[in-house]
Amino acid sequence: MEAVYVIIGGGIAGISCIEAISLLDESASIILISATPFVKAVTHINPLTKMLAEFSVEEKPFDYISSMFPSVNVVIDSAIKIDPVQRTVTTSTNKIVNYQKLCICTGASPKMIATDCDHVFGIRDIDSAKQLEEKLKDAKRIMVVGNGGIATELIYEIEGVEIIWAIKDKHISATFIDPGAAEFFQDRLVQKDKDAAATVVKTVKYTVGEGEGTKCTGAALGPHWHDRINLIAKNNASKITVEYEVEVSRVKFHGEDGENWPVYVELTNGKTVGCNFVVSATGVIPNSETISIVNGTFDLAEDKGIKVNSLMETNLPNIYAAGDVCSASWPTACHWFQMRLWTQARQMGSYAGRCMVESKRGEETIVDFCFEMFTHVTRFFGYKVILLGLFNAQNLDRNYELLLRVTKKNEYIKLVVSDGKIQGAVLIGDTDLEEMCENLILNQLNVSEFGEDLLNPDIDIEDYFD
Ligand SMILES: Cc1cc2nc3c(=O)[nH]c(=O)nc-3n(C[C@H](O)[C@H](O)[C@H](O)COP(=O)(O)OP(=O)(O)OC[C@H]3O[C@@H](n4cnc5c(N)ncnc54)[C@H](O)[C@@H]3O)c2cc1C
Ligand SMILES: NC(=O)C1=CN([C@@H]2O[C@H](COP(=O)(O)OP(=O)(O)OC[C@H]3O[C@@H](n4cnc5c(N)ncnc54)[C@H](OP(=O)(O)O)[C@@H]3O)[C@@H](O)[C@H]2O)C=CC1
Repeated sequence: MEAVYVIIGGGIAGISCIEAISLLDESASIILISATPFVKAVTHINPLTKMLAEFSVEEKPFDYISSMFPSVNVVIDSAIKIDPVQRTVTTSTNKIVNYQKLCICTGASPKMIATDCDHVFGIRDIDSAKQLEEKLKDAKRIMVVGNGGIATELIYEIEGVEIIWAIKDKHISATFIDPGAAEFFQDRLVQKDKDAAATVVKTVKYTVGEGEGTKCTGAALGPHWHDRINLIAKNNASKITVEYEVEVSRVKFHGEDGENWPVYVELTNGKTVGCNFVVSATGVIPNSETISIVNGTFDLAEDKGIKVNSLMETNLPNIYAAGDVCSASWPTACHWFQMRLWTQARQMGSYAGRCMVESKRGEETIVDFCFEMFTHVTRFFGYKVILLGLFNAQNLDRNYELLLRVTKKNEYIKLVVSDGKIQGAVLIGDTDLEEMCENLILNQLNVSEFGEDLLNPDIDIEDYFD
């Protein structure tokens, strides 16, 4: 088999790459090698600003992609070997696929605190989400380890069990938010108040295809993944205890509490907690070493991602990478940095597709505007959360000040200001400030003259910047 463009992986990065290639070169032959018969498609795009968009992710059967783009052939199989000299990919059933340009979009896998225990698991795809649903049915007490996206969502969504939340930091959800925002969310930790939250936030529905039951690791879940599984147990009163500034030192099967929990977790603060199971929500490891390479090796970053330059090229000729599997290794714009998010998987996939086509045509590629500034929109504790630029003052040392506006239970707004210019923003709730903040970060206008009026709700500051 052969094609001009071959893509490995049918997650958001892979499908966005195919869409971009198909739009730029309608007749180009494309082969998608997908380990699962379902692929991810981005739908219902709702632009919030020039750079920020909400969208849905739908799980579609693989033939959807060939029906949308007739020049795409899908091979349902796992790629196991790449030969960059022969320009071939070999699959697990020994199919050999020749390429001119190859893009690796194989995603990432959960990084686990323990790999040899059935009672400790991570969440990545719909199968692992179903496993959580199943185990929750009989659970009385569970532990969630980690302080990022998955932990923050689970703590809010799971009910009817006791949850011990073990985090390394002094405040909750530290991967995304600062201590002030954590304080704002603290009420929701005790009183979930989901009905009130529902009125505050507009939601975009995430749908999961019926019938997915393959043994292969599927694409990563995305926003609203928990809407399709039941996370409400009825075995215990809902209770959340946060163990701050701890790590797991040991997982074992016996405790001294006289009870008979399936698993016991020893924490670095000296406590041992017995529970039904542990969710290891401790980040991801890129799937960069799951395919063997003959006649070459990939340069990997410290986080194990395949290093890519500003054209999404790896160090091996004609091989690109995009999404969770890659690590951006170019001198990035000062307001952008990589986080393994579906927004970035989509942006990187689309851009890699453009880079591949332009390289094939011998055209020059201009780096995509989306890499000028970090943007992310999500939902935590029932609130819309928008993160822009250096939202946590990343790389600013202590050389910055914060402008804050907080209305309890309603909104939390934080602007990061350095040298009189806005460098980043956290917007929680329906603030309608995203456009103004985005413009100010991109334009780097000096806002010193406005001082705290920048966040004065009685002054329509946007008029000044139009
Ligand atoms: C529970 C959960 C919730 C999340 N929520 C959010 C959120 O709210 N917002 C957000 O921005 N991000 C979120 N993310 C992160 C986001 O889902 C990922 O960053 C994004 O989906 C990565 O896309 P990808 O295409 O790079 O990888 P993936 O979606 O992992 O796709 C990789 C694909 O490659 C296939 N594959 C792997 N190896 C091979 C092989 N050898 N041969 C063939 N195929 C192969 C896999 O089967 C898979 O289909 C969440 C992640 C999880 C796990
Ligand atoms: N709404 C959203 O935007 C969501 C996004 N996601 C994305 O999905 C992916 C997986 O989510 P998740 O697993 O939550 O990953 P995240 O990277 O979001 O968070 C991982 C967390 O685990 C901590 N951690 C790492 N190792 C350990 C350890 N050994 N013991 C205790 N804590 C540890 C990290 O701390 P430290 O950083 O200090 O190492 C960090 O707080 C991520 O790419 C995430 O961005 C997931 C769900 C929702």
